[in-house]
Amino acid sequence: MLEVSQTAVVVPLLIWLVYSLVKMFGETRKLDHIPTIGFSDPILSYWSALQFLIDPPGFIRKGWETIPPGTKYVKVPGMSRWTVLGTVPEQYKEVASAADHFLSPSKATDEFLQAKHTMWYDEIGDHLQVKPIRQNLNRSLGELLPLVHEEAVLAFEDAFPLTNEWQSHEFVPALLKIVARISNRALVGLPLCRDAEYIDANVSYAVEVIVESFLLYPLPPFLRGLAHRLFSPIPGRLTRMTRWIQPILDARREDKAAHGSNWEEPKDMLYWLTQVAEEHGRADRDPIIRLMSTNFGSIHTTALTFTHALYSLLSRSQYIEALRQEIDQCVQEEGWTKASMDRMVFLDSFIAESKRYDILGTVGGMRIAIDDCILSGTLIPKGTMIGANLIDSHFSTSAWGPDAEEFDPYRFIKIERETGRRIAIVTTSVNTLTFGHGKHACPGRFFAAQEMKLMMAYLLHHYDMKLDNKDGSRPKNMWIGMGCVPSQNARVLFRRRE
Ligand code: HEM
Repeated sequence: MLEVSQTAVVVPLLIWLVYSLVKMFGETRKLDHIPTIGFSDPILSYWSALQFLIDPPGFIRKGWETIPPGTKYVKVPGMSRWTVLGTVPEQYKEVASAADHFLSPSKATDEFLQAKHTMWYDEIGDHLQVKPIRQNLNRSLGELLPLVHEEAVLAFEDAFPLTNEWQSHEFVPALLKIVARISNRALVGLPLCRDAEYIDANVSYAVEVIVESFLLYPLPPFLRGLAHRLFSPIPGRLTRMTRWIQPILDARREDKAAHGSNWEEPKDMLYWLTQVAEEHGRADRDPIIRLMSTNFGSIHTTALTFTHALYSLLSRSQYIEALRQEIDQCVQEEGWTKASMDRMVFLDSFIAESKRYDILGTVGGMRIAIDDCILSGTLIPKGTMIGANLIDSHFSTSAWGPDAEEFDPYRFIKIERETGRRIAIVTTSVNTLTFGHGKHACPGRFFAAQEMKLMMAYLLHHYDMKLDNKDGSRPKNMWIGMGCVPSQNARVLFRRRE
């Protein structure tokens, strides 16, 4: 007889197997007309899905060589569904510009992150938080920069104290806290952005979302809500967040009532989210969960993108001197200001190249078809997951030239000099998809880019750094599913700049 603990593993596995098989058989029939990368048969497709899981870039690169000429879309296998991808980067234009009621990004996020359960998507799936990011946060970048810089000074000094001797630090865990703290200077302001428990809670919430989505995803939809209610730490996380945020909202209301028209409006995301909630007649829970979702969307994305760039720089240390010259000159002439950051064009080109070269995953810009629709003459049936192949986009020789597989930090400076076309960290196109592309391209990318430039400039201006390994080579990336993250436990050596 099965023990209780065995039952706890075997029963969900059986449910998952039956559910996935039924789903795969149904989907396979509907997508029969779309050529496959790997095996098309629903059972054998699991073998291909496994190969995709073991070596995502290898599977995609090899598969792309087998595509019949003239094909517009192909499907790639997953463990519980197919994903349809355009065969050339340009194909993504029609996906990115499709109306949400045909191809929905929210539905895709909901499926990937189980956002209905983990991020209250029934309440905030309308994405009302995009407006204050575009209209308030992005327009305040100049004013916010000195505050964010002030926070960066303190956060870096706490994490990597300036010493004359080399000190080794595990980089990613320290960086996550730094990014959370300096981002929150703009999201909630002082003093909460310096509360270590609040910072840890935001970093942990993001991990909880990812872990829970992995666990819920394989379950049939009717079991997900139950599993979430029984086991999830996320409702408790919201209760704790409310204890931090509610007193701020209450104090602001009292302050406003006391000072009337002389009241100075706060300049942070929390305040702008509160205004959105008031406009739409929503209770205080609304800005609190939108703030949690903004933190989720900002911290790990920025930290991972920045870590890729730093590892790429430290393993190619020949570029440090040129970057420092640019940074030192800009800081000397303009101080730590937005104008100074904007003048750092080599730094911009370096991070933009790392963003192109060090991809965060094989596929991106995902949408789910809400109804049957036709793209370039191909029927995309209702319920299909569709997106872009980032490898094809970011390493396209027709877009980037014969050296597309090389890391060239001067790439975007050369392109501008030769063609007049400026491609910056924030530029999106079908060949630069880290921030997505089209009407749902990341609205926070201007803030993220400024923050990454500030952090890199600050580190290079104040510290000597090198990778803490035998030969100074780049720590190996980790592939988790279709996502690619830089090494999470690599160590970096820091000392005061000589
Ligand atoms: C390097 C850091 C970041 C990366 C790599 C990143 C990446 C992305 C990507 C790939 C998307 C989806 C685009 C699509 O589906 O077409 C997205 C959407 C979004 N991001 Fe970011 N992001 C970053 C930072 C931020 C920050 C700092 C914020 C907030 C301040 C933010 C807020 C959002 C929001 C609200 C959306 C949804 C947009 C919509 O639905 O229209 N992101 N981001």
